[in-house]
Amino acid sequence: MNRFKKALGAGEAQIGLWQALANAYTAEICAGAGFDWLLLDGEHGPNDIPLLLSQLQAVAAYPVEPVVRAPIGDASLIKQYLDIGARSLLIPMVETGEQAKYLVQATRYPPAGIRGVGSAIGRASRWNRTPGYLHSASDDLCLLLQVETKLGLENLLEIAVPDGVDGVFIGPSDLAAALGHLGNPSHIEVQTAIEAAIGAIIGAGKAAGILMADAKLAKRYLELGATFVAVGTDVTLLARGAEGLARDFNRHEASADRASGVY
Ligand SMILES: O=C(O)C(=O)C[C@H](O)[C@@H](O)CO
Repeated sequence: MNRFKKALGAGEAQIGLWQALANAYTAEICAGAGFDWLLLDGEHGPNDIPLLLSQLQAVAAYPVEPVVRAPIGDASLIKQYLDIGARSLLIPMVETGEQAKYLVQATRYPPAGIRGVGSAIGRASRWNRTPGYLHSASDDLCLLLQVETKLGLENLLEIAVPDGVDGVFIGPSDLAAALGHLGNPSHIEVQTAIEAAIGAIIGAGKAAGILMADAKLAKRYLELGATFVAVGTDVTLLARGAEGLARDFNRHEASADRASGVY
């Protein structure tokens, strides 16, 4: 059973952590930290199918749901992700209801959808050891779509409402860029759009989600009813933690030159 999907369906908040290190060892460290879900980032993290597989295997023993983010909403990629055993997916840059319906179909076997049948040789069915996998696979499937452009906001409801869409994630960084505030997701125009989108998603009976490392804003979104909220990233925890320790021993901060890769 996909407890994460069930919790979202029941309106129960699920706190997550972004994984962009593309590493099974660090994913397992984070899997035992107490989060409800981990986002394995195939869009901005250097993740390929073998790396995603290793992370799925590393976290499988822990009470945490791996949510795999594709780089694009493509049925062939989704087929591969599902066959290696992902059952919760986040798809970026969704802008229309047609895209949303296509993505639902990509996660379903015929006649409901277009997912290719190959689970007999895939981890998803535990190599055909899972009785009736072909007929039960969609029961545990959690499909989360990202809205993060002006067009996506305009079409938010037609993206959220199709059966098979479990939730809509607002991408604050890309939305800020789309609204003319690149690098400034805390801008009032962006925050207003985010809060309105959360309300509309919930009003459509779907789960609202976001990534927000600013704890005050993350708690604000949870108060507004967002239920799948990622509150940090593995990369940031490592980078800022290492820099802080270096500073504690009077070592230079990561200078602009260093940040530009000059060193
Ligand atoms: O637009 C966003 O914000 C997201 O989709 C999350 C980012 O991609 C994540 O990588 C943090 O920057």
